[in-house]
Amino acid sequence: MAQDVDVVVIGMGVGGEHVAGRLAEAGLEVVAAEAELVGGECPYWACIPSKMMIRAGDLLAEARRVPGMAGDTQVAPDFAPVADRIRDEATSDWDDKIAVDRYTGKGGRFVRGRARLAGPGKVEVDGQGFTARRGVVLATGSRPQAAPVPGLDQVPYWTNRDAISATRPPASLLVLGGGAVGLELAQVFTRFGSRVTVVEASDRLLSKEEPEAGALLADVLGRAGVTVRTGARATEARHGPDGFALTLDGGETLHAEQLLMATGRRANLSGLGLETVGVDPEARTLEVDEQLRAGPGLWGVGDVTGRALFTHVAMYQAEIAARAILGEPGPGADYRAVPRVTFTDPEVGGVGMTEAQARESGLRVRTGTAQVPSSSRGWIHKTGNEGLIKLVEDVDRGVLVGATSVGPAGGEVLYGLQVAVQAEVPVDRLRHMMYAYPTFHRAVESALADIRE
Ligand SMILES: Cc1cc2nc3c(=O)[nH]c(=O)nc-3n(C[C@H](O)[C@H](O)[C@H](O)COP(=O)(O)OP(=O)(O)OC[C@H]3O[C@@H](n4cnc5c(N)ncnc54)[C@H](O)[C@@H]3O)c2cc1C
Ligand SMILES: NC(=O)c1ccc[n+]([C@@H]2O[C@H](COP(=O)([O-])OP(=O)(O)OC[C@H]3O[C@@H](n4cnc5c(N)ncnc54)[C@H](O)[C@@H]3O)[C@@H](O)[C@H]2O)c1
Repeated sequence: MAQDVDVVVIGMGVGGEHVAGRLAEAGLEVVAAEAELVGGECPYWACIPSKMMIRAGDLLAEARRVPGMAGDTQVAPDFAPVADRIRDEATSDWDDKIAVDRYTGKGGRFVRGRARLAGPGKVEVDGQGFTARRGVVLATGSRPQAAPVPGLDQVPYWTNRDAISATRPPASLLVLGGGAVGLELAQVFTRFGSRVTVVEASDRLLSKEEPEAGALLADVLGRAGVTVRTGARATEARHGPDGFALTLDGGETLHAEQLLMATGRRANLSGLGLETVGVDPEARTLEVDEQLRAGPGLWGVGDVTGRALFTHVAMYQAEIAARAILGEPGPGADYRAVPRVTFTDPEVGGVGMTEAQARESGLRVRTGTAQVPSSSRGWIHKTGNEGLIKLVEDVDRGVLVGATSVGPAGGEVLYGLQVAVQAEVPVDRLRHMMYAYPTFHRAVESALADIRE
């Protein structure tokens, strides 16, 4: 017999965990179901361990920059401390006891298992039935989307999960996809000694960001020894005793010990019983309104909504959904200033629209750019100073609608630009304020001065 509760949360990644915890703390009777690990992708196979790898790779790169600047160094990379740190500190050997306890400590009830909708307000988890009085929250996240390359489904390629749990760098690595996953990991493994080739189908890296950012990164990675193949389509994938072989449309075949699939992600919606609640079971993403409602008594948060696949977006949406379920007033979701940071070196930060997106949306646009190496701080920094600021202005309103910040602290510099876009600070006012000398963010002042048609 089904048990009556207030809310059932399906999927306990960062999005689900936030809604479930918040509602349980508010005194609701919450059941949360998770098929794998509470915390989801971010703490076990994504944000946190990848940034631990990046921290280690950045240390190696900085040490290699010492000659000519501060003495001499000999760098002997060792991946073992990185793998150990991910196993012991980040993931507790991929055990979620701490996360489960954190949630149940807030008063929620936890069920391990794969959940399925069985009608409005009804959820089944491995034979247990629940009826939710207030609603059901879908927070089932996303999974890697394999590229449609013949032969790929027959070969044991790596996804982000394999790359993150690797205990040694492969001698050579083919990375399919030059987006955030592909480039962050390509740079890390290069710094630990792997010979890396990135194969990207579009004509540039980081195709969601400004072209200048992708071009700069292609240059930096190329100088570090990464082979970057943009505008390249793989036509066949094979695997044998010598490793992987990937044939490109020009007929060339690339070989490597490992192949990392980094061609995007797909929302986890199949097998969820969406048809029982009137939602198209074939949908690629879950459509939600600004209060994250997907239907009567049904909410969706995080990657499953397909809005922007970031932890901060999942948590932002989760807070709004929790408020809506509790009947608390508050603004709906606003995606005008979604910040994005790719944690390569240099970091690539972006917020709002790119120039192309702004023009496509019909705005009259002006842009301004500044090169970080030409700024005082960039010049002082010298080695490793690659970067740029690019601003996109809506001329009619005199406000920024998008900005890019590439540089040694590109993700941190982005914050001021995000405030400017979100709060619609007039460009004229941004021009007449002070920028601390000699910071990296002072290049924003030069980019503002450069704004023109
Ligand atoms: C390599 C990598 C690095 C990244 N780095 C960053 C970063 O630095 N910063 C950033 O903001 N974002 C980053 N991201 C993106 C970030 O990881 C995701 O946006 C975030 O994890 C989404 O959270 P979520 O709760 O929506 O989904 P998920 O984390 O995917 O969690 C969904 C959960 O639902 C469970 N589930 C699915 N179906 C069911 C079911 N039927 N029943 C029960 N449970 C179910 C899954 O097991 C999973 O645990 C990165 C992603 C990758 C792949
Ligand atoms: N630092 C971060 O915040 C961070 C880091 C990693 C991932 N993420 C999130 O995870 C999501 C998934 O990352 P991702 O890098 O897998 O996806 P992505 O969509 O960012 O990039 C995928 C890339 O693969 C390319 N591609 C697609 N099909 C291809 C093919 N057949 N051959 C070659 N290239 C192909 C695309 O053109 C694109 O450039 C991102 O959208 C991002 O939101 C965030």
